[in-house]
Amino acid sequence: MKVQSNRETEDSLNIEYTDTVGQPLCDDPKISTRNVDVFYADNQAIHDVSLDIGAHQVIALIGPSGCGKSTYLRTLNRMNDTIDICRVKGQILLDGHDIYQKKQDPVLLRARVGMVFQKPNPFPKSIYDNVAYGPRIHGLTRNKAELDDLVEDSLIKAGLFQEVKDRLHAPGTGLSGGQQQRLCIARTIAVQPEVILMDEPASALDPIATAKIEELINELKENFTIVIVTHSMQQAARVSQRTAYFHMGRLIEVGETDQIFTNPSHELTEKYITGRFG
Ligand SMILES: Nc1ncnc2c1ncn2[C@@H]1O[C@H](COP(=O)(O)OP(=O)(O)OP(=O)(O)O)[C@@H](O)[C@H]1O
Repeated sequence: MKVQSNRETEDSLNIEYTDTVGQPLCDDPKISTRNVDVFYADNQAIHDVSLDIGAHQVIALIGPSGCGKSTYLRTLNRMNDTIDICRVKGQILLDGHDIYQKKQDPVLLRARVGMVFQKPNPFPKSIYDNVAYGPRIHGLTRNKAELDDLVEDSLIKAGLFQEVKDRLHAPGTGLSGGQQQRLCIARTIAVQPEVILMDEPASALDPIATAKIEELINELKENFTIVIVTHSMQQAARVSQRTAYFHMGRLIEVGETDQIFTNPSHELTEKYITGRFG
């Protein structure tokens, strides 16, 4: 498939933007996006992005504030559908199937492609009910014993079970910020997604809670494909295998994380990672 070319001058830095450099495509894509444009009314926030998300990998999306990382992330499970003025063009395939086709139910899509947000947002329910919520809605278990097992297993995978096993019926909102975020990850995992989208999942957390989330991301990639938006380059370097650098709505460079941080090919990437803007 053709990856289209764009040519224009990036005014503020006087650097020419050409095609995405690096390796935007991969051999074993879980999600393939091609020529994606996103508009908020007349304002184009994403320009012609073509990128593959490899299966069982963590890919980090980085770039200056407002460059479109969250907007692009939200195209992957149609979260942008909830914004009236937002329009998405181009092709987004999950396991080769177009997620924007009419017959695709967005609720079922979001069970396959789950999302964890910047601020932990547990429901005002018990720890148990937070995790059981999705499986109940989607009818994933046949009885209470199966649901109990699924809740326990999800809390174990989210690295939270030991801390909450004696108070499963206490409110989720009573946990610390880091615990609440792991509860939200458990809630996402409970519906057995294939992909987890994380939009700055640790930005509201202290360094210890952040380290736990990063450890968890490393473990989760065995079973899930993960796309993470982060403002922290250290975090991107610690958790991801691939990194994609966005600038003013365009995908500038994609590559192995080590290469992006030690030997970027594009001048814009280099300027960002050396802290000259952002
Ligand atoms: N709901 C919205 N309505 C209108 N415009 C929006 C909306 N969300 C984002 N935008 C615009 O789209 C562009 C990209 O924003 P986006 O939040 O995707 O960038 P970002 O790289 O994730 O930024 P940040 O790092 O600050 O979170 C910005 O110009 C922003 O103002």
